[in-house]
Amino acid sequence: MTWWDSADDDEPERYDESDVRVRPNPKGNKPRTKVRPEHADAVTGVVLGVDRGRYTTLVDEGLPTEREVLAARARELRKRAVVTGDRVDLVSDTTGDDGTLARIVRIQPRATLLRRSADDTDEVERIIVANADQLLVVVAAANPEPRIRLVDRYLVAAFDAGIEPLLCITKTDLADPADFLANFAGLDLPVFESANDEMPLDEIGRALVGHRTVFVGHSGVGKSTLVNALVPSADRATGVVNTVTGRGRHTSSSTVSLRLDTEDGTGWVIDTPGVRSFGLGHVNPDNILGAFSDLAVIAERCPRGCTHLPDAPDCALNEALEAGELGDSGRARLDSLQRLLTTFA
Ligand SMILES: Nc1nc2c(ncn2[C@@H]2O[C@H](COP(=O)(O)OP(=O)(O)OP(=O)(O)O)[C@@H](O)[C@H]2O)c(=O)[nH]1
Ligand SMILES: [Zn+2]
Repeated sequence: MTWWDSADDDEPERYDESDVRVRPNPKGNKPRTKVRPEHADAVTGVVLGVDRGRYTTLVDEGLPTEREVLAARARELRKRAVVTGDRVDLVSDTTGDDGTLARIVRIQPRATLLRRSADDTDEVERIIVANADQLLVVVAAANPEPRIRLVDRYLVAAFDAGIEPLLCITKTDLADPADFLANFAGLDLPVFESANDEMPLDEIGRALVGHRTVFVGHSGVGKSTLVNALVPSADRATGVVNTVTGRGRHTSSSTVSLRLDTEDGTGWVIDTPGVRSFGLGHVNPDNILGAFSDLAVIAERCPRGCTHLPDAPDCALNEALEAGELGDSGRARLDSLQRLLTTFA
């Protein structure tokens, strides 16, 4: 299934990475890295953003020699997607001086990747962000109304990619989020509540330090407002369309990395304005179960190929629940797991 089809987006998809395509790799997610010893003098940079075939990379992060280096993709990488968050090897002019252009000759192995993949029959897979380790899902308590299934889909994408999800519920000045949040009580999901004049910026900031966190959320939930408050230099387009010019909204639609500086250290906010969904076409159920480590241990006793759904015969999880072995939160946790397992089934 493709989950953006079933999501009730009323706007066309907006992407800046339309040229980002890779061939499906039958060996799994990790693309092979071609060893080219002739580029032994290459320097490593992290891709901060992509704009029309030009990659802004950061070299020597945190060092006195830190610099942004603009680069293009070497011909031999033409078929390989280079995306925000990629660690790449750069050659030729890597000074970062005005008017210079470096060449990306290698993509280093990725720790994680978020894909906007299509369904199983689709040959095209779009990678959106590489090497993120957290996904902050932004959802509004009202206006727009929060939807459980939508958050579930983000959670599944995160768990499948091995990325820790976080949840920020905005606009709590408009509605009490308690009922909505109760649906996620069975998860180890850090939750931040944010209201117009009470944004928990310190608390969120602490959770972001030392991490690369992708921000996702559907239009209007207040994601840009949050990003701007966290990273005042970000200048992400927010709010209401200027009725005269039609501008003032969606002025930037490409994925960008923003450095968050706090007293406790730095972190990276990766904002994905045009990306409101991730493909669930290739989700591995074991990755979802693995995010529930307490339940995964019990599920080792399940029959081979067990779906762990409520009607699964001899499922050790359902049996443990009935025997009262899952503790007070067991019902909610198993419900959450089963709900997520049906999200992409
Ligand atoms: N009442 C209330 N309004 C908020 C809050 N946060 C953001 N808003 C408003 O919600 C509207 C949408 O906020 P944005 O930050 O532009 O939302 P977005 O998620 O970035 O949306 P797109 O730009 O469409 O991707 C703006 O008018 C904000 O002022 C909040 O906590 N409470
Ligand atoms: Zn089972």
